[in-house]
Amino acid sequence: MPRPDGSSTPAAEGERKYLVAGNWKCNGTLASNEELVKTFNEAGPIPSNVEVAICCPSVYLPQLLSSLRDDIQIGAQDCGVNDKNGAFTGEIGAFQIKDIGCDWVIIGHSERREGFEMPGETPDLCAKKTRVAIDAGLKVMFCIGEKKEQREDGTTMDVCASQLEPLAAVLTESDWSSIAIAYEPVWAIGTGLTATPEMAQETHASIRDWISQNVSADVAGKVRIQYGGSMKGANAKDLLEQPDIDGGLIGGASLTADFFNVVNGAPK
Ligand SMILES: O=C(CO)COP(=O)(O)O
Repeated sequence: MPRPDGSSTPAAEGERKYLVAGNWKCNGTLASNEELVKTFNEAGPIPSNVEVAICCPSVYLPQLLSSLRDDIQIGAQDCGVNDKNGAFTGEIGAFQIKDIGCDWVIIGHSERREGFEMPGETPDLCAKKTRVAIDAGLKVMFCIGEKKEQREDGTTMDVCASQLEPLAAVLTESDWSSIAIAYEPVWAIGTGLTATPEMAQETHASIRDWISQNVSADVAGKVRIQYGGSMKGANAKDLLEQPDIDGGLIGGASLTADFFNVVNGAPK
């Protein structure tokens, strides 16, 4: 499918480097992390057209910063909306994540938008956090995606647009160079149900088109759109071959050696 900027160049040949990131969610211990880090450190070279990141639980960021290979970037899975020190018990500021040497933060993951035992995060809150994170010098993987019933109702793109709108409202055009959009259909997360490459490509192209219409064609051509939802070594190549799929945000498979099969699944 041609890109909305008029080209049909796949990401590997264009200016968008693949971004393959692991989201460890609330998994791991010092001991299990040490083993996984060893596996990743020994996993061979990372292709030059792929950027790799791991987002681990915040308490383990120092462990990864001091032990993970230098060519894997490190990020947190969320940050507070506060932009400075203060009385915000339990929060972790974007400036603190940056301060210890991280590059990335995930914002707006569906598991946070949905909430656990608390109300979930609104599109506005996700956008505000993103503003704070960018001001702190972090790059953001901004998650969007529809639930099963929304896909069945045919409102996938309405949902994605409603999540992108407040984001676009808080960003300047140049801020977009610090953003990757992670399209994660909620029904595909942790379920083993991956969107087919064609289905994912169609939504990625619509997201890029939305960005082209509502931000600029230049940003749409440059911004990376990752796919997330049961992505693993066995399906990575077919997904990453799609012209608008510029990487992955990987949950379960990033907790195993299979993560590197995703990294190596990017077309050369
Ligand atoms: O939520 C995800 C990444 O953020 C995807 O999780 P799974 O890869 O386990 O489906």
